[in-house]
Parts: sequence; structure tokens; C-alpha cells
Amino acid sequence: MSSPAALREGYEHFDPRAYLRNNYLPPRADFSSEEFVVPWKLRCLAETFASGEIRGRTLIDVGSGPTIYQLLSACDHFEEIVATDYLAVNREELGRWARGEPGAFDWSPFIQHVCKIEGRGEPWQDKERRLRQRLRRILPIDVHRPEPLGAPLLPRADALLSAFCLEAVSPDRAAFVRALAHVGNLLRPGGHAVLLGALGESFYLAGPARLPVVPLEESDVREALAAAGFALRELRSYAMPPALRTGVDDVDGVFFAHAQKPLEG
Ligand SMILES: Nc1ncnc2c1ncn2[C@@H]1O[C@@H](CSCCNC[C@@H]2Cc3ccc([N+](=O)[O-])cc3CN2)[C@@H](O)[C@H]1O
Repeated sequence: MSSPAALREGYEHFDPRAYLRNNYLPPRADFSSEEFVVPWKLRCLAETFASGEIRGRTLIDVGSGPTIYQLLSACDHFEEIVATDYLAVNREELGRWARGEPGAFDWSPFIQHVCKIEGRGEPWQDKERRLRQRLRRILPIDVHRPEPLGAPLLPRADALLSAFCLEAVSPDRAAFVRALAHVGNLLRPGGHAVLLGALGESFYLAGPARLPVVPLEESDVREALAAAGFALRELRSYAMPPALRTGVDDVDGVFFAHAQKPLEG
């Protein structure tokens, strides 16, 4: 069992470049088959945003880490994307990419794949430019606080996205439910929540950091969303194939959830 203090201490040693290497370069960043985890994640996101039902002025991404792939389909449907993370090193990594600075992580294989599966023949540079234009704010966040941004987000976001964050910062399932409820405060009533996360994971590595994760099953995700006041729209799971079990974590699978905050909320 990890304590919040132990979690905070662990994150002081989080190395964004190691984390990117572990999860967003080959073998995990293999686009050659829909069987692999990155194409599965990108397809879940592309299909969910393709209907256009999830749209509005602002989408907030909770615990962005140093990654932007999770925003590639969403960015077509919102005027403003707000990225957030607890660590300055991750916010700086996001800023380098947003400003197109040298040394930023190369997300072009992800952008090219998303344009391919969205099937509109859009040049990937257009998608990259649009996300850079719409990624307006990169803010500090702590999901353990009832007001995760330190002050209310006004107006509240029309949609919330979070990828692999909440389970990685919650010592246990009760903390996971509380974090979900806290980030739910950032979302307007009727707003949509789109979540990606790890199933059955108890730790992951990010350079010198070894971070604890609360192992979740699909049923835990379903129960947590209900307990946090969300109405579940869709829940899908992916089983991590042996080839992608590389030792950088002990993740068994990935969940994708689309939920909605009730209008009367
Ligand atoms: N209190 C806090 N509030 C908000 N964010 C916080 C807080 N503390 C730390 N953070 C922030 O949250 C963190 C988010 S990265 C969490 C990584 N999750 C585990 C990792 C991810 C992953 C990715 C891809 C795949 N795959 O198969 O494709 C598998 C896996 C499984 N392992 C980090 O950015 C930290 O900076």
C-alpha cells in the first residue's frame, strides 16, 4: 500500500523521456496492426469523437503527462484544449512540443496514424497545426484536491479526457473514486468524460522512478464511475499481448471508458 506522501516522493524522480521511451516508442508504438495497443487506443478515441456528439468550447486533459497523442481526435471538436499535469517537467515537455521547439518528442507517427484512421485524407501537418493552435493552456493539477486546479475552472469544461493518470496516482480504489469525483467538478453538467487507463497494473517505471499503481479490473472502473456520479456510455478493454509486456510495468490491459455527467449534476 503506498501512501500519498510516498507517491509524491516517487514522482520527484519521474523522468519524462524515459516514460516516453517506455510507452511511446517501439515495441509499444507499433502501428503495423490493430492488434497492438497504440492503434487500439487511437481507434477508441477516433471512433468516440467521430460522431461529433462530444464537442464544445473547452476540453480539459487531466494528468496529460508528457504526451499529446490522446488529444489528436478530440482537438477537432473543441476551440480550446487545456492540458494539465502535476509535474513541471511534464508541463515543460508539453510546452516544447506545443511551440515546435527542437528536442521535443516526435509525435508525427501518431498524428499520421490518426489522420489515416480518421479517413478524411487530412495532411498530418494540418492536424499537428490545429492541435498546437488549440492547446492554449498547460496548467498544474493535483487530482487529490477537491479543486484540482487550485481554483474553479470557469466556465466548467464541456469535456474531460484523462489517460493513464488516476489509477497511477491513487493509493487504493477509494482514492481512485475520490480523484474521479474531484476531476468531475471540472466538468459541466451533461459534459462528457473520456478515460483511458491501465488494468491490473501495480507499478510502472519512468527512469529512476518506480511508481505504484492501484490494480483495477473493468468492474472497478464501472463501479468507480457510478460512485463518482457519472453515467456510463461505453466501456471497452484490451488485453496486453506478451510481446508488449516489456517489463516497464506489469500492466495486464487497458480500459477505454466514455461516460457522461448527468444534466442535473
Ligand atoms: N496528484 C496528481 N494529480 C494529477 N496528476 C498527477 C498527480 N501525481 C502525479 N501525476 C501525474 O500523473 C502521471 C501520469 S503518467 C501515469 C502513467 N501510468 C502508467 C503507465 C502508463 C501507460 C501508458 C501506455 C501503456 N500502453 O500499454 O500503451 C501502458 C501504460 C501503463 N503504465 C504523471 O504525468 C504525473 O506527473
